[in-house]
Amino acid sequence: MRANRRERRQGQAVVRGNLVPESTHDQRLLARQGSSDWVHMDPWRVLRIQAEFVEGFGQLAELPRAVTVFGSARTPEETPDYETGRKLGIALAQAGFAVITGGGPGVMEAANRGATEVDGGVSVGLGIELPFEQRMNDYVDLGIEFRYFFVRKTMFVKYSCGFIALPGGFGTLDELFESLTLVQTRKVTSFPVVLMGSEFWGGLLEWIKSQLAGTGKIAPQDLDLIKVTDDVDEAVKIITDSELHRSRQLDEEREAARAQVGEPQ
Ligand SMILES: CC(C)=CCNc1ncnc2c1ncn2[C@@H]1O[C@H](COP(=O)(O)O)[C@@H](O)[C@H]1O
Repeated sequence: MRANRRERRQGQAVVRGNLVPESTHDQRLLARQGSSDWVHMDPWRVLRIQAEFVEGFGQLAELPRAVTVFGSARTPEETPDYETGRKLGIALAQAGFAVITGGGPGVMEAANRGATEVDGGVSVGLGIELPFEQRMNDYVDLGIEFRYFFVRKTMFVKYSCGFIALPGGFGTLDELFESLTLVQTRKVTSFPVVLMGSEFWGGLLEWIKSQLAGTGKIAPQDLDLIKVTDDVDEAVKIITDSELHRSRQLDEEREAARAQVGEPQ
């Protein structure tokens, strides 16, 4: 044991010698003036991240069952993809699903717009802080802005029972492959991933088949995780069928558990 070393307990940590700071956390907290650099430090960021989770969970807890629609932020109005997005928003809302998007322009706006065109439709935008000026599209009824992509992604997954991706760029591909990985690794179950636009997605699907499945980077059955369609109603049906399957599965599991334990007296 080295004698005469200064020691300070800091919550769960102990620091000694040169690592003991000149002031305590409380002193720094209560100091009226001083540098604001700490606002940009990791421990503080953790609290901000936590706050984003709390806010997101709180705002979305009472959302009806929902579907997340991904797609390009750059799709102009009056294009076939925008129209598909809008019709998809309408069909999902008519089927009783809230529509969640990234809250931005393009396909996101189209799907939010469709949802607002249905009586009782619920249109949600989970926006992201970007380095350039960007506002939530006008068709979002419940909007939450996130600083962190990963917190926002958690919300997409936690509060929806399926993803539908329209043609898009890096952002859409990122969200698509993240959701496929979650399904493949069974982090989420009975979670359909639907691609709309067979022409747009065709090349990628061919490559996935020949290169990923063909060289054993994914299992052949992983190909079944992706459903492709050009038809809005079919996209919605894939989601509703999976929901039915999920509730039947839950009923069966509950029934089996009840049979094991016996009915309550
Ligand atoms: C015009 C422009 C670039 C606006 C960006 N504004 C955005 N606002 C909200 N979410 C976004 C935005 N850009 C990308 N994303 C996310 O990434 C996806 C679209 O990215 P991309 O355009 O396919 O790559 C969306 O589903 C969305 O979740």
